[in-house]
Amino acid sequence: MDLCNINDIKALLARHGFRFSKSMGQNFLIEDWVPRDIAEASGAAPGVGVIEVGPGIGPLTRELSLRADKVVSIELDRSLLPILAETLSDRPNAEIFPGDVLKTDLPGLVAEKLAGLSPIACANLPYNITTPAITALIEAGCFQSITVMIQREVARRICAAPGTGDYGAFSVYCQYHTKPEILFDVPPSCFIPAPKVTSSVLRMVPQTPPAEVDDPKHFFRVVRAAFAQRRKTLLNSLSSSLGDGTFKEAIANAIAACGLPENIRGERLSISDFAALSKALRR
Ligand SMILES: C[S@@+](CC[C@H](N)C(=O)[O-])C[C@H]1O[C@@H](n2cnc3c(N)ncnc32)[C@H](O)[C@@H]1O
Repeated sequence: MDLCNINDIKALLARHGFRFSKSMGQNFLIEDWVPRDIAEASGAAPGVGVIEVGPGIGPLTRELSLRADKVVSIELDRSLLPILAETLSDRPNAEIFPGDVLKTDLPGLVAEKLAGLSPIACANLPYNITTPAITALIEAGCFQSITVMIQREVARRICAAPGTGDYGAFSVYCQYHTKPEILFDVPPSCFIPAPKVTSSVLRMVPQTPPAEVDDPKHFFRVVRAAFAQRRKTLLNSLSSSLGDGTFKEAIANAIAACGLPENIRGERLSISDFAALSKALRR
């Protein structure tokens, strides 16, 4: 069967009595160029092992398994398991791992299943867990690249530059740990059921952080507090949201010590500015 042919998919799903779950973000691909181009962009190749999140009925799994040595696909919905057993029966290098990506020990899974291979992550992510899933893939700290299809707005936020409306705490988090890049867009018509929004394929390549940070926990606390009240100045947002007892005067001094204007807003700060500010605030 053709895993991206709408009639074949409908017949397959009906035969298994499958019902789409909104809460599991199930929008399946129905255009064969999409899984092909995502697999191609992901870097799946001989010597590479892939962790996929949410195989659905397996179109991306198949394309990845045609390129990489091994694919391990984490799927939460157990009603998809018999379907995947059928659609991937001719792909012995594709293994389904039933479970929740947010509760999976990803470094452990990579060590156990992809030993000796270069690990990458790839997924058409369920919309409802975009941020925690990307965070989990980054925190795993074991992937050479992370290629995900997500809502276009979120992809733009992840890649946003300082001073733009899209720039926020999650942009800083992703750009601190990785080099993110939007590769191409995918319209709603490529999915069943069709989502309301356009998707983008985003590749993130983990990197050494672009600025030196002694205490990453404190750094990200400062970043979150700076964006907590976007309409306020950095000084006011930090003084009402930092919540660690730092006095307003000490915050004003730290901002001045970094050479930043006193009325600057958090959204104008680069990662290096945040690194300098969090250092100054700890003094
Ligand atoms: C957007 S669909 C993508 C399906 C398929 N890869 C495709 O492109 O057609 C998301 C998939 O993730 C699965 N899923 C949802 N939440 C999950 C979770 N927490 N852990 C693992 N898989 C999950 C859904 O059941 C579904 O199969």
